[in-house]
Amino acid sequence: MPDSSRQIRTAAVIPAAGRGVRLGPGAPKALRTLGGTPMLVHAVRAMAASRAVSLVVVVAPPDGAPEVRALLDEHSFSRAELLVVPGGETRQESVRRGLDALPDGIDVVLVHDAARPLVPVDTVDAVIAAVRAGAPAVVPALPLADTVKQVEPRPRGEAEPVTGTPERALLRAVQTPQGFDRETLLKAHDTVVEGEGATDDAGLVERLGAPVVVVPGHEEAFKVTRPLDLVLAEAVLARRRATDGYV
Ligand SMILES: Nc1ccn([C@@H]2O[C@H](COP(=O)(O)OP(=O)(O)OP(=O)(O)O)[C@@H](O)[C@H]2O)c(=O)n1
Ligand SMILES: C[C@](O)(CO)[C@H](O)COP(=O)(O)O
Repeated sequence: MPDSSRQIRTAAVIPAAGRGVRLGPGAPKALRTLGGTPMLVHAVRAMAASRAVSLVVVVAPPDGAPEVRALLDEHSFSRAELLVVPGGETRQESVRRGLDALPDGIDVVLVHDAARPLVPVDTVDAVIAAVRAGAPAVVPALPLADTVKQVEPRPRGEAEPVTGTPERALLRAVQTPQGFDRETLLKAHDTVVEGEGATDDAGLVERLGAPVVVVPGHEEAFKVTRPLDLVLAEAVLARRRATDGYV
């Protein structure tokens, strides 16, 4: 019989090993600053802000783990314990390395992009609550504002023929943190081969045939991908600092 008195423990894995090519030249994206503080520090704070998160595993650029550890040691993150491990060539590989570092006793795993530094704690908690309620995989997502076209890809600069218009009401733009029952996520990473087109962890779980559910995301959980995203992130942060006492 399962021991219902046992505490469910939640860890967050933060892949932060990407270069940030689309953001332009500079330091690895996670280490670039937002309001004077590295994006990664904001992302770790966002996870540690949830009372449910007891461990944060940061996946650093492959040759930068000691520097990232030193950087994080300069900041405080409430109660959460911190681990830093080196990442890999792809996001999937980096997440895998984070999962490998999880200790026994963790039942729920969040995977959160360092590139989404401003996700509100309510969104984090909603994802955790849905996993704890029994969903093996949970993604926060928003309806789309733009109409989406499917095209036949052509080389850059050439007009691309439209092959369809998916029904927008059925589409969602997916964010992080994505939350998982630990065993389900490990099985997905063990089973799905890199390069099979999954651009997020929930996509790996879908390939297992396991159910994935969506909960409401948040506009401020957007990903800093291109230079304009950084302008928006600075504005959101400045507003929070002025109104909420955010650091
Ligand atoms: N080898 C990689 C590639 C990406 N990531 C992480 O995955 C998250 C989402 O990726 P994305 O925004 O695409 O970041 P980059 O890969 O850095 O961006 P780009 O594709 O523009 O280089 C980021 O926090 C990034 O650091 C990672 O840990 N390891
Ligand atoms: C995981 C993700 O942020 C969900 O939207 C996204 O799929 C990452 O994609 P990227 O191409 O690595 O930015």
